[in-house]
Amino acid sequence: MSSKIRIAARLRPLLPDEINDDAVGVQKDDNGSFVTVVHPRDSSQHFKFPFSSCYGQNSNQDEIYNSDVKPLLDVVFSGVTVTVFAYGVTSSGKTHTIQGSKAQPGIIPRVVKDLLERTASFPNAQVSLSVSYMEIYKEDAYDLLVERESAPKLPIRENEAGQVFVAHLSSMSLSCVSDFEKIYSAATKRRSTGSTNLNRASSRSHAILTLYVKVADTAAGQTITGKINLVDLAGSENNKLTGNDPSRMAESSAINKSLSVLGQVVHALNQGASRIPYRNSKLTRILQDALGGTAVGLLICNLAPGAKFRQDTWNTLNFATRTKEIENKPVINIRETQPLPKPHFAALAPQQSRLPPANVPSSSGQSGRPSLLPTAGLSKLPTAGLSKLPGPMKGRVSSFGLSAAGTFQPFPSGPLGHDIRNQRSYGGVGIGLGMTEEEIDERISKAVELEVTRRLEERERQRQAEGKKDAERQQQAIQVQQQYNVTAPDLIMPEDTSLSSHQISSTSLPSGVLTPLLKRHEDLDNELKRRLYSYLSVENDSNSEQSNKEAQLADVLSPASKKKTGRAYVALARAHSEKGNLQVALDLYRKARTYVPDNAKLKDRIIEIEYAVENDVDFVPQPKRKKPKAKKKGSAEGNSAVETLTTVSDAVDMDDHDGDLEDTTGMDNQGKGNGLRPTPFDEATNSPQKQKRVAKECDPEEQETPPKKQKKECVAQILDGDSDEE
Ligand SMILES: Nc1ncnc2c1ncn2[C@@H]1O[C@H](COP(=O)(O)OP(=O)(O)OP(=O)(O)O)[C@@H](O)[C@H]1O
Repeated sequence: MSSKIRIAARLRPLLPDEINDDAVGVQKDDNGSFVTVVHPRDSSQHFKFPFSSCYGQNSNQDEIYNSDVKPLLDVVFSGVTVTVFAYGVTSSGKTHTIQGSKAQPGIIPRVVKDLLERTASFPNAQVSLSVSYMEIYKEDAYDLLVERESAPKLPIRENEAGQVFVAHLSSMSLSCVSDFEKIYSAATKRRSTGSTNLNRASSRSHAILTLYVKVADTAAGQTITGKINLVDLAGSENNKLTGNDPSRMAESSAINKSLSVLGQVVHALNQGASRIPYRNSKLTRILQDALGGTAVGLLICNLAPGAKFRQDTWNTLNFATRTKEIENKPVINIRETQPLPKPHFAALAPQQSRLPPANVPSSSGQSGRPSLLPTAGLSKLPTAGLSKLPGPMKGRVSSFGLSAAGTFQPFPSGPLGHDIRNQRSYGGVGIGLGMTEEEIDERISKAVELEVTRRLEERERQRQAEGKKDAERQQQAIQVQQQYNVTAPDLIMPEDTSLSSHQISSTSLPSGVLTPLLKRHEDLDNELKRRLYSYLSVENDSNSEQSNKEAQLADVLSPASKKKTGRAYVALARAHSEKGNLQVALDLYRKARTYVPDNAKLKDRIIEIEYAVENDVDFVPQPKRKKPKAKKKGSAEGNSAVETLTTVSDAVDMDDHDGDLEDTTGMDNQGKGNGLRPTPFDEATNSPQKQKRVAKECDPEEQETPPKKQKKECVAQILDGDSDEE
């Protein structure tokens, strides 16, 4: 059975000093509820974002809890992991929703209260509840249940079944609400918060509170373990709005990076990519299971009202729209134990504790603590532990998938599960049924042996494939050197390109785009060549993986190189959008944005194309202006400067003649007038800035220096397609 991530959007009320401009709203019609974002230049037009539930400014904590969260508690008690995320820009109300205040308690205290109440309603089973709480601060995980001073960075590990867990994360058992309140209030104080211009108590970390429910039904001989992760993400931040100081900036950069990886993960999942970049941030690594894994997910999009946050709102809503397409495959965590022989029950009871729990953490502080993710019981349970147990206690452990019809599929999906299934069918009996201890041990060892052999063989296959790839890479290097006349030191091959030489030559770049750039302008710096090459060679590779590489590279480039690289990507993007390859153009614009994140024109362009792609509507790029013809041979030089500038400013969405790249801050900074087709978020095109720039372009004194001009001409030629190739 698959389960899509459910989305709830919540618009917070205005805070004191905020202006009510109705830029963002929540409405309902016959088809359901949706969020509206007013078109910035035409208030009669709205963009609509429908979600399963949308809460307006007057909604309260009760409503969102009762309609969206409470029903998930049944799922937890059935042994499935549930993850609830609060996502949104800083100050949009995430902490208010997840945590709340004394007067308006949020989701966490309500879930605890209800889980505790329910534990009392199982007369025939022992039910226990425990909690763990951690934060991810600047890309490191810390336990919030222990004093800050004695809270080391927690390692993130993966067990043999590929399940990720935070090692050494402590947990505490809960028996009443007041227990929890004490624990939680102390832990919350340990969380990293700080004051910014937008939020007096801004969360500087992602916080994950997990509640584990264990229902041990001894009569039925099974233990069900469910859990719910309640995640208060730190908000994405625009440092210009938050007024962050250097220490806040470092936090902000970690926050923005992990959120960007979250976006890449969602994007990769939607694209059906073969590799999902979970490992690129701790957040996505820890929450891997909630994103395309075996958990049931609810994403609460918190929105801040007003035009001031319009860009962030737009980004959040687009993220949510993409997230709602993600499908998880929930798994029930159930551990079967043989019914205990009645006469020996009392004698056996203490020994039962020797059996490690399937995935409920202990508070003993030992390593190998449970994952935040559901555990496929068998692989988690050490076989050594099993064989030490006395016969009647030897557990049969399995992780059962839920079929579409709601019936159990009694085999784990992992490789070990596969072996066990074979064992079962081979013998015609279930493991443990009518078998001696030795037989069980033997079968388990056999399964483990088979698994080890399988893994060794797989490793060998991977090694061979790697070797083949290396050879192909070298071949590519030679071909590219020959094709583009680039000398070896200029060309640094991306390490992990997996393209074959065939793919290199059949790449979908517009014909002649790259060749003249590399052939004719060898003065282009190496970095630009490398980036362009990198684009060429990994165009078909996972976008998200590539974006992360981009982000890492952008971090180390000089501002000038960033601009250049960004500009080159924009040129390619533009070429693709003109050819109608909107998705490719969008990816390229996004890459460009990695290098010039503050460029408002670029952001707008991305929004426009995203809108066109997602709504399957046409995107018509502004036609390029015609180059004025050179009047006389003799005066060609004088004219070419103007000619180049008009073409480049028309073709390249983000130019830097008048500082577009430095001083843009999203929505508030428009009308830079670079000759583009107006975006939905542009101001009037006749802005003073535009007039100033036109004047500048026409003033020969203001013309650019020859090398700069030369590079721009190069880009212009690329876009005009007047290359030797065509
Ligand atoms: N639904 C709401 N009703 C009343 N006040 C709200 C609501 N949502 C948010 N607020 C208030 O808005 C302010 C910002 O909210 P909150 O701290 O929850 O934002 P956040 O998204 O968690 O921010 P950050 O990412 O910076 O931590 C707080 O003062 C909070 O009390």
